[in-house]
Amino acid sequence: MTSLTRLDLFCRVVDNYGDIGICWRLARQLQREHAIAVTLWVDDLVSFRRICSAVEVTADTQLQAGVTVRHWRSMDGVFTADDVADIVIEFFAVDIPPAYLQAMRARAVRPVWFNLEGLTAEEWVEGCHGLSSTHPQLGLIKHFFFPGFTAKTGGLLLEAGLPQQRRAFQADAAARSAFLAALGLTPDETAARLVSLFCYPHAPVAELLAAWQHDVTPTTCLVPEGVAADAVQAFLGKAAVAGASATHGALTVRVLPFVPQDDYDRLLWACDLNFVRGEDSFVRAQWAGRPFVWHIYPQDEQLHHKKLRAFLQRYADTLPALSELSLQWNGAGNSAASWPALWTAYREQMPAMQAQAEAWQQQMLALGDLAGNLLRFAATPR
Ligand SMILES: Cc1cn([C@H]2C[C@H](O)[C@@H](COP(=O)(O)OP(=O)(O)O[C@H]3O[C@@H](C)[C@H](O)[C@@H](O)[C@H]3O)O2)c(=O)[nH]c1=O
Repeated sequence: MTSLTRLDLFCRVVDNYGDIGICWRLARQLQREHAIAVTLWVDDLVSFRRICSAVEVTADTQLQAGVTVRHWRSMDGVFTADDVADIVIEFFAVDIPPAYLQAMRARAVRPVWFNLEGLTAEEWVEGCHGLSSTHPQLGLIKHFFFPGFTAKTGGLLLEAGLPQQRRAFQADAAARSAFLAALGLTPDETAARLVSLFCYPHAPVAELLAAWQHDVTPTTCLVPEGVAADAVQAFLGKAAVAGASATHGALTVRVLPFVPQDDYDRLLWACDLNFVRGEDSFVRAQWAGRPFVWHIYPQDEQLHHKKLRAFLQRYADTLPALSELSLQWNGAGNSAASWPALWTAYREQMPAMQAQAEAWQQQMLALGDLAGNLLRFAATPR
């Protein structure tokens, strides 16, 4: 598309897997679909390996899926103008090494420099997306790029062909069964209402499991190892390690290993309902075209409750049972309803949830994809 052929992406893992999850997804897509030579600088290879098992945790430099991965060990380092890429992205406002910044300045043609921000449905992002600021000492210009849910934002990460792959998988009962069998599910577990559960430790998981246990319909709940460990262990009556499962009443809980990112997509596609969290799994659930419930990453001063409400306003305006359950799930509700009542109300609206999942996906597709939008922005003369 342009003469912008090299890109450096700087990622710090603050906690969990979302930081590296998003950067890894973006890096692969830029390389695969846009033939950009991407270097991903990441400070935590152990977390990276959890979502990409081929990662060598001791390597300074390695090639993974066509992306050069550099272990970002410190803020020191020696960089020349030739080391600097055409596009430089700092993810979530990380500070990049001072010597790299100096090298950016020394470059004959300055790189296009982005701060890639976190996803929020709040309205203010529309006014901030694409704004720039000038580095006070170095005179370098940095652009603020916001993912989002409207045409005035950068859109969502989405790989080419994903909606088609998703539809083909969901239309292929044999592929679904084979995928689930490979994860250890029995045919009975596969035939039940299938739910994936990915959340932070403070979610009221025990209450939700109890509601499913006493439900009229059999449910199989799939939980990645290490997630909601206390509630899952209490339900299982044994260690919540991958492969463990137990059935009480109408509910079977099965612990899954953490799977590679592409398999996690298939898991979301295979389930009837997905509980997701943070940013990346939240977006993947939207591309799965299935009902989902979001556990938002907690922030100081309950800032996350504001963000949750902003999203629910856009997504669940006509789905009160989803709003109510979501607010309670996130500790933001004031409903007097019990968990069985919240669940029953939700369950009764499942057809409407399913219709909204599809309609929302069409709405999001119209925004283009974040990687393409970012490259177009970078290539626009200004
Ligand atoms: C459960 C599972 C997830 N994953 C991937 C999907 C995602 O890329 C990643 C999980 O990332 P998330 O869904 O974003 O949730 P998360 O909670 O792991 O990540 C984050 O949330 C952000 C908002 C914060 O900024 C981060 O600091 C971080 O906490 O792990 C797998 O690859 N396999 C799995 O089995």
